[in-house]
Amino acid sequence: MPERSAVRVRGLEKSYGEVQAVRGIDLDVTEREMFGFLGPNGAGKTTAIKILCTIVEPTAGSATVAGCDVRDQRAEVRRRIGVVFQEPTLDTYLSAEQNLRFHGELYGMPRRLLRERIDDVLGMVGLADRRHEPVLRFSGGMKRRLEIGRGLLHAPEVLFLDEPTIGLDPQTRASIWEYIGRLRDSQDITIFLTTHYMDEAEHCDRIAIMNRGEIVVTDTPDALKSSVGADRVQIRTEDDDAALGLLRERFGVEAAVHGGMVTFAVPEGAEFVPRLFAGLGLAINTVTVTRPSLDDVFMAYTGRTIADTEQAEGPAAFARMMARR
Ligand SMILES: Nc1ncnc2c1ncn2[C@@H]1O[C@H](COP(=O)(O)OP(=O)(O)OP(=O)(O)O)[C@@H](O)[C@H]1O
Repeated sequence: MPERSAVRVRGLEKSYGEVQAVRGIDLDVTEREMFGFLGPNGAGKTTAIKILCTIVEPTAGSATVAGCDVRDQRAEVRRRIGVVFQEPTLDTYLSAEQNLRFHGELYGMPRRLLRERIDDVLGMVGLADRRHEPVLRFSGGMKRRLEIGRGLLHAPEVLFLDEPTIGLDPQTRASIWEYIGRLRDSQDITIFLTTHYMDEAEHCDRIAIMNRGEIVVTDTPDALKSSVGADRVQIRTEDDDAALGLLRERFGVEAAVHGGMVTFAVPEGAEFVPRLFAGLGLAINTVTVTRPSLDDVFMAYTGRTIADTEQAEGPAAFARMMARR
């Protein structure tokens, strides 16, 4: 059966007066995919997501979510999506369960189904034993988990998560990602998220890199990293001088000694290593393979790192990038 688009976007634009927040983006997200927008603050990620969630009207272009048009079928879109925004929206004086019940009633969920779903969802986000406690006693991570659970309550087809771990400490961020991972394994759901954390983008099946309202490139994290060039391989052998000659002769690879290690670049380092062991004809004592990071990818496509862009540091970053490559 052909895969259906969970999200389909064509020529989408949004301006706020003079500010062009989204400048004509195209996008297809397939069902059950975990898709991410990666980009610095102000890139237009939240605006694009808000259009898909029918909260903001686009200035131009079209989009469908779960097969429904975001302009003409707003109620249908809303029934089919779950949303977790950056700003917390829980009622902290209510208990976890009351927050969920309130949300379910807003969605007009039948009572018995709602009771079942509340139990499911609290179990899913690991808060079953805290269900009667007021949310104001929860940690930041627990609140976020509850918000994610609330987004899942009405069994949406597409779950939007806008910066799901913003403001959380590294340990809590890791635990939130564990929940998101479990969720995508256990539920029939498409997850569409935004992040400006490189390591979080790595969890996605595919990412679109956004910069200044545009999508600069879309692909899997691995393909994007491969597209910026070669992996760096470093080996230490019983005879490094001989290794340089053998690498050239047997593999056509130009290597040099850096920091006491024979260093060279090849497109697929991890796949090259077994061939190297089999064919070099010298004992290899240690080997390390370093892949390009998503930060390298962002830099390659925009000329700056995400951090540089956020600090509007300008040409200095570009010069650094050129020096590092
Ligand atoms: N309601 C609004 N009114 C005017 N300008 C806005 C509004 N919302 C967003 N913008 C502007 O649109 C641009 C894109 O903002 P947006 O929030 O979509 O970016 P973002 O990539 O999601 O960043 P962040 O992660 O900080 O939310 C920014 O220049 C922002 O100032």
